[in-house]
Amino acid sequence: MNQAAVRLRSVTRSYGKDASAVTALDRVSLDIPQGTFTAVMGPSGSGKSTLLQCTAGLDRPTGGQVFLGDTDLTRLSETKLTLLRRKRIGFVFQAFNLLPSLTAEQNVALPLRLAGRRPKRAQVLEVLERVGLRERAGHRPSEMSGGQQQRVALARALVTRPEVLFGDEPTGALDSTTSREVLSMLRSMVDGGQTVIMVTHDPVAASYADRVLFLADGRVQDELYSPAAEQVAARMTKLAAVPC
Ligand SMILES: Nc1ncnc2c1ncn2[C@@H]1O[C@H](COP(=O)(O)OP(=O)(O)OP(=O)(O)O)[C@@H](O)[C@H]1O
Repeated sequence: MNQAAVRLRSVTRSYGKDASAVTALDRVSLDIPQGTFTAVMGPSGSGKSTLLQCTAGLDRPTGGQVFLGDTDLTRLSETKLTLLRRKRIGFVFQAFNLLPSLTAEQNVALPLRLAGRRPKRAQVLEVLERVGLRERAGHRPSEMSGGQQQRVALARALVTRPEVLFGDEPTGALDSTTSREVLSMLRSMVDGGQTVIMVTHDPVAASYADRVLFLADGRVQDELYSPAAEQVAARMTKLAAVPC
């Protein structure tokens, strides 16, 4: 078994107090090995985004521990957590969040600038090459298709060589052909050693993963390895049928 890229130990996240308290995550423990692709699925409100945010250091659990490699994120100050996110974690979201006035190359270079590094042009172009957009380096987001914009966002997330790449519905705004392009790209990055954790509602997207975690009521209720889209859809139907 590969070393764990991420470990969660009894992670709980609750909001509010007393009668109005909501437990978004309820004592979740799991290991995500390095170089694997994990999809997180579950009905609306099951805790998927909360799991992603707590694992990526964007939110703090109210209980338990989250490890990135050997670093316990729950013990870090806000400043150290921000630095860790910049250096060791990458994100892609449903909305591509590219800056419209910047070219693809400038958008990809941004995380390096934010980390106080002077971006090397060759390094930025090499990442754009990896997502098949080397020749689009000088184009602005408005001059590119949705799929191309998401590939620029992917390049931007990868330019710092993050240990883990997190995706929150990264194909949610794309049509099925373009989704497949982006998912194949993620798959080949994982095959090259990258660790990816992605929230999705789409069984076809989940079928690109090595493992699917099914959340319900803030807990991991089920999982599937090497999933086929039909199996994923069947498990989701079963989960949705369980009364709260
Ligand atoms: N800031 C907050 N304050 C109060 N409750 C919250 C907050 N954020 C999330 N919750 C609650 O926590 C639970 C889990 O929410 P979360 O957004 O993680 O679910 P999700 O599975 O990602 O849902 P969706 O698929 O609809 O995006 C829900 O009951 C939600 O209402």
